[in-house]
Amino acid sequence: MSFPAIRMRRMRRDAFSRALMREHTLLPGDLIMVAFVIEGEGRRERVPSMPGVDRLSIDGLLELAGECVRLGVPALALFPAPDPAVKSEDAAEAWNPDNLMHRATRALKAKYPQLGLIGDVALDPYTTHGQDGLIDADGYVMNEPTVQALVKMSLAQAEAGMDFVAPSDMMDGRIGSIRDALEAAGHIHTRILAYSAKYASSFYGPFRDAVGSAANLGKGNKHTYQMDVANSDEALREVELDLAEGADAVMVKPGMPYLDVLRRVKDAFGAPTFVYQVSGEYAMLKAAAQNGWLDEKAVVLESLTAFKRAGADAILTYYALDAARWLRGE
Ligand SMILES: NCc1[nH]cc(CCC(=O)O)c1CC(=O)O
Ligand SMILES: [Mg+2]
Repeated sequence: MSFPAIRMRRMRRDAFSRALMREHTLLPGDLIMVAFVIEGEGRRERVPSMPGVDRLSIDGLLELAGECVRLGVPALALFPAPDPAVKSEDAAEAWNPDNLMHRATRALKAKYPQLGLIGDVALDPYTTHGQDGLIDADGYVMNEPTVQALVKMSLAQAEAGMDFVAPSDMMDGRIGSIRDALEAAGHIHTRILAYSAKYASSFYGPFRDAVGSAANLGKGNKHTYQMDVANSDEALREVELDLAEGADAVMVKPGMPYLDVLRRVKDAFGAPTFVYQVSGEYAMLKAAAQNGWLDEKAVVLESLTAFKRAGADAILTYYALDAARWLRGE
């Protein structure tokens, strides 16, 4: 018998057979756009560490939402960069029915009811210390008092019309408490996207600039609640708990350095599994592209396809609109 008997390159030779054997296809419908909202009218502020990503006032946000709808991007994840004057020790602005987030939600839902809205549930944009929860005298983030605050915040978002509440705080037991409260208030359709395996990552730096929590947090860190980057068995336990408590979808975050965790979570539970290509990942890709060191379109589509291959059902990414345009040949 001649060697080699099996030629793996045969199927790769032509575009038609490469297409036929392709296991995963990235679509605009897999993507979730991420946006930062600010007060005002006609305001657009650059985020220096995230070129191409601007903080938008509600009118600009509506334009961005229109692009999502036009391009077939099914959902938008919203993060507020509130006026520093509304920040406090108890983060009460988070559940003010007329806060920036809720006004944005009502405006978006009135104009684009078909666009899914995902609201971040964590206290960091609203606390004077920049932590995701309420702190005691030693600066420790207290679990149950924080969960109570997150419940109020989730109810307020559901009331404003948010489709998904997405707790990104990593307190224990918050999914169950939020689910109970939503059911009791009659919000039986409000979905919960749990940031279940959220790591204490240094890839969030540009995001903290964008929402304006970096200065408040100072030298602080989130190691007492976000996961140790060295672990993945722990991620499975976190996901198992969140699903048992009533999460509709779970998330792994960050993305590209955690593809192993994503695959384990998808294999273990088969639940809707989302992944977040975070601000630091965006900044790396953008910086290399701006220097002419990487081909932006090629590496972005490759990174997003890798998430699907690793088991992601949906991908939160600051590149969602660009990627959708590229996928559609625009
Ligand atoms: N609750 C905070 C929150 N929600 C989403 C991100 C990071 C997103 C990104 O880096 O793109 C963070 C940052 C943090 O935990 O400090
Ligand atoms: Mg947990």
